[in-house]
Amino acid sequence: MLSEWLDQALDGRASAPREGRLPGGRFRLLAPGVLELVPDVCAADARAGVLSVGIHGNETAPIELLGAVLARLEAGLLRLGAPLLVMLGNPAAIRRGERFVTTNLNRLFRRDLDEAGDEPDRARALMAEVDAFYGRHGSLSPLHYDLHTAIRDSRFPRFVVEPFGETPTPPAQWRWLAGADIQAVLHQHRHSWTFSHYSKHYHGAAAFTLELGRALPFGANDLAPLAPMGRLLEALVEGRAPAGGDPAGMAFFRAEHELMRRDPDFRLCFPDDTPNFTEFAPGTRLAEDASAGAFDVGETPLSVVFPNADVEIGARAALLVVPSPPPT
Ligand SMILES: O=C(O)CCC(=O)N[C@@H](CCC(=O)O)C(=O)O
Ligand SMILES: [Zn+2]
Repeated sequence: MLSEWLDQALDGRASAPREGRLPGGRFRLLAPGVLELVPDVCAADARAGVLSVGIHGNETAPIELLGAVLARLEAGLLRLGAPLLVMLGNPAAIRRGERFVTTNLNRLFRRDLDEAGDEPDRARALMAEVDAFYGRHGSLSPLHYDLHTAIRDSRFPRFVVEPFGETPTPPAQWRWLAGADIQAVLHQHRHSWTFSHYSKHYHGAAAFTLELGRALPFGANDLAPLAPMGRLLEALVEGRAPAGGDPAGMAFFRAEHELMRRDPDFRLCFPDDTPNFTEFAPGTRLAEDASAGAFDVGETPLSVVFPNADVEIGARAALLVVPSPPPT
């Protein structure tokens, strides 16, 4: 039943039951690709957790990982102990195996969004579901893991982006993420209007964008390196504290600058296959843009994350980051 939910959301069928029982609770299908799991009783460490996957349609490993966790719950190998909102971000893009259909959904999560179109409509629907979910479970700490994979290789294949926001991240999160074999953390330096930023900015949630390896088609993913992350998701389902790790084992960075594409002729001055977190020395030319001019590294070396010269005009073409002290 639950496992049917993913297939149903992807092929547009409406045949799967809209609600039903699960070990320890029940599920409710709230909207296409939006499922709430409601426990009979909350366990001691329950959070009100939002788990989103497929915000970018070509990022399939998190969909497979979450599908496996739901299958274990349905099979009785796990017992529901916390409310969870499970969201399949952009079903139309997932069906096409593309990052997005018309525009990048992960830049649209703001309450004053007034654009028209399929992705803006989807962003509004997802925001409304998140608002209602946190409202229903206001006595529990809000949490949001938005699971992605990256276009390029990375010096740290598994890393998280901590969105900018007023609410400090609870220290336990660093232990949880280290225990899930996350290798690096990147603190955003300004509002980014991503889905994880939405939950942090408007709801004070502990929220992250998690990058879990490289973006590959369904069936081509090696889920073995994601087993510790799978165990963290299972702990969230059961409402228990997961096995923690030592945050000192993770590398910490903060964003220093965003390279924006201002012109159709924008180009990055390094090879397309440059891995995330590659460091460039002072004086290196990183980008040329007919409108904004060239960007050269200043006195401090900068590492590049998410380089993509092919983004829409006005969008971020790379994050430039520097090492930062671990949180205290
Ligand atoms: O590999 C890439 O270039 C993109 C991977 C990706 O989709 N990353 C997210 C990060 C969101 C954030 O900054 O929190 C995105 O670009 O939306
Ligand atoms: Zn993504």
